[in-house]
Amino acid sequence: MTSDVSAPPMLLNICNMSKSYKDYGSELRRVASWLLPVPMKQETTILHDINIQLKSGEAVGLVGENGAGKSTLLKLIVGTLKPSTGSIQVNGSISAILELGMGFNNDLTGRQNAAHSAALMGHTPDQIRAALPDIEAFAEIGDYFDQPMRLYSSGMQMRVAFAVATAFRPDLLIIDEALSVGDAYFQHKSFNRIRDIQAQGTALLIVSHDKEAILRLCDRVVLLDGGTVLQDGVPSTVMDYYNAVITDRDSPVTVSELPSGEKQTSSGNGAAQVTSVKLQQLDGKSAHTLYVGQRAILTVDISVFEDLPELVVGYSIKDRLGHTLFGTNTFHTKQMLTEVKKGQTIQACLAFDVNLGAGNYNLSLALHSADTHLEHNYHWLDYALIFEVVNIEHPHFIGTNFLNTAITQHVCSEQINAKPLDKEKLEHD
Ligand SMILES: Nc1ncnc2c1ncn2[C@@H]1O[C@H](COP(=O)(O)OP(=O)(O)OP(=O)(O)O)[C@@H](O)[C@H]1O
Repeated sequence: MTSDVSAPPMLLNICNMSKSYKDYGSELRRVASWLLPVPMKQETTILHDINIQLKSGEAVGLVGENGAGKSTLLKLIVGTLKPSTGSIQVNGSISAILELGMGFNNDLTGRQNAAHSAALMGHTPDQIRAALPDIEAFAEIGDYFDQPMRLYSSGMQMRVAFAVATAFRPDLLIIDEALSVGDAYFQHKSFNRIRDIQAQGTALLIVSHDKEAILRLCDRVVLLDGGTVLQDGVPSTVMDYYNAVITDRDSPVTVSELPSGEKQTSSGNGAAQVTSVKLQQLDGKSAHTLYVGQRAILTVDISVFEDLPELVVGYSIKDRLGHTLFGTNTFHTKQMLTEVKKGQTIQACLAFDVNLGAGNYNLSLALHSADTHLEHNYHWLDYALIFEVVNIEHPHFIGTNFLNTAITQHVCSEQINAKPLDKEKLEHD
């Protein structure tokens, strides 16, 4: 038997772990249960048989609906809660930004709390003294840093929590819903700091309801649902699955592998279904390659299987990493169909300008009522089409958006004679 001795141990290894809470009905009965055989009223299992591994340097997103068990799982990993069964092994240092205010003493100043938190993480007084100026500078809360924390706004508390948690580079940085707290300036700054720490080799475990942040930061996403791991895999695929399961719970969700290797997620109650989809150029030629700036027509054939008071048709375009670049539907364009009858077929033609950068894209289609698919999802189809965009006639540009740019410039010999810009020349033809 051989074993790979060169393989480093997993940074985080969660094995068959479950967490239950016992309810004794009252605090008195709970305390009494330590000494006497007091029967409990009920036991609720919050997390069931969880198996998750994380390698050094890996960035994993943890997503799921409210109450799925995400925060509980993070508390178990950092050790503030103990598993009921199974094990959690961490082979490295952890720094965590959990619930707002958790671990801070409101009577201590920001500086004192920062020093206290750093000491709890195991840093020496010298290390803490050396780090405090950076923590103060990063938090940017001015004189408040030396005021008691009870005077802080929630955003200020988050700034200090974030500054402390990221002042010393840990092996694993855990962040629970902290990415969208605070003002836009601090969000941007903290996002950049996470990226810096990640680039230095720190692994990330992030809980966030911000899909774009998850897609930008994570190599893998774990979807928790009712305390179990429903999916663990490629971010764009898991996020498509999540999008499908947040709707009507009774509707089936299927995932099939396309010849290109992509995973196509399809969901919905089947009251209406997409039966075919075609992408064409204006001259009617079917196209899987489109040119930057060109007008394209998407034709969607729909069969209706039940009488529907409302039918909305939507589409969205995503890049290969799953970032949504554009999406709209006939609710927003005020073209929602009403009183659609069982047995009818509908053809929807959506024309759009391919104002995208060169690259590969995929298209999702949606049939539902109202403005989103959350209430009545008839059919949602990811990867309904994959297409390529090439640039043959516009100057080279970078990015996924094509902004048709006109530039005029004047070289002025003397600054005082500088002419105003010729607005007419700048206008789009
Ligand atoms: N101390 C406790 N005793 C009993 N049940 C608890 C306790 N703490 C949490 N729960 C329950 O565990 C479940 C999971 O909660 P948790 O906060 O982990 O979910 P979450 O996925 O983080 O949700 P959210 O997105 O709303 O933060 C919830 O149903 C919650 O009510």
